[in-house]
Amino acid sequence: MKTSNEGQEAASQDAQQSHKRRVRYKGKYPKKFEEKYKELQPEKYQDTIQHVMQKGNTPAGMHISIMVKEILDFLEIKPGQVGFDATLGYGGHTKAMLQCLQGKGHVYATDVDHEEAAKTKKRLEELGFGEDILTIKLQNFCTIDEIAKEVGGFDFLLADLGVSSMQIDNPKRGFSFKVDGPLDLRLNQEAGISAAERLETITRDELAGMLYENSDEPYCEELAKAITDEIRRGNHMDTTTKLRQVIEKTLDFLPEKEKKETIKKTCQRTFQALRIDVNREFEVLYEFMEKLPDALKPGGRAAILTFHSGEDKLVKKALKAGYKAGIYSDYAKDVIRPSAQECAQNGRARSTKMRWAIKA
Ligand SMILES: C[S@@+](CC[C@H](N)C(=O)[O-])C[C@H]1O[C@@H](n2cnc3c(N)ncnc32)[C@H](O)[C@@H]1O
Repeated sequence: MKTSNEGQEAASQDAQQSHKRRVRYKGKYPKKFEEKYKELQPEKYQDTIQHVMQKGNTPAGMHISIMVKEILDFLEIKPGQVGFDATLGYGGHTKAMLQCLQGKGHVYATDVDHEEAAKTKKRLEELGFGEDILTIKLQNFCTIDEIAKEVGGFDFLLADLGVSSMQIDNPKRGFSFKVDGPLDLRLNQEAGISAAERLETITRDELAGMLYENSDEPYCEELAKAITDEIRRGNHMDTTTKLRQVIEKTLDFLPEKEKKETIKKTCQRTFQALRIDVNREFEVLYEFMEKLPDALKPGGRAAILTFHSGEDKLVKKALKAGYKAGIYSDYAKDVIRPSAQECAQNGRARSTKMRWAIKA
């Protein structure tokens, strides 16, 4: 039997003999997004997920549904009813609505994100929500009229606008200025053009207008000039990092104490403006709001969550006009906001505004 010292010496000699060449250091952490986050394998790393959520963050590959209680309280879903979830995403709201049906009735859901919708379909199927009670359609929610016609209208409806956490967190999608990735920003990567392609042909004036109209960007003129100048010089804005760097350079004149925060907010607004543009979000929402009344059955209830002032204004105006015209028997005169507790637990809930209406 070897003593512990002898053991260490032998191990050291073995190491010297076998360690002729240093193996290239691959890095302590996995490099790819899929390898990086344990949260992407929820069945394996439940503790990690709980830990991330306790800190008020969203685990990678997941989306924490917002204002679930407020939505369910308003929708008053009863077994046997037919509902529409315009924005399937991770399926959290869909699941909560399905549970209210207690096995009787049906939910139709749309999403344009083929990749995430496939994962959500599988996840919900595994929870017992198969095609007998849930139909997922890979189409834009502005086609609500076609679905409503097919199924005879809806008793309840939810639209939780914008992007999911899975989309924001995935660098391949280009939604976040915090990680390097292609400047894509499409919800449906199988249709339309990416933000990078859009910037290739946009004029300076149009870009300034886009940044102002879609995000109230105070530095829209300066940014539009800087971005279009860079592209003209051959520096194509094809990655999130390149766009962020131009924003940083443009705002370099700001006083040191406000620079960091202003750059962060400007990046958020610029990416948001581009996302709204490439996905035609205002046009699509306008069309949806126009078609909404006819898609609801008499007494049908609709709840809509928005995440920036442009969306909220559009929803508010449409609901108010519908109420005045007698199409809705009632609507939310004031927005409903998530509780302070929910905002503390989920930072992404902070900008949420909920509005609702009941069909006459
Ligand atoms: C905020 S997430 C929804 C999260 C979902 N309520 C949940 O609980 O997991 C928004 C989703 O709507 C989808 N979406 C956005 N605009 C859409 C549109 N016009 N038509 C269909 N889906 C859309 C996005 O791809 C994204 O998956």
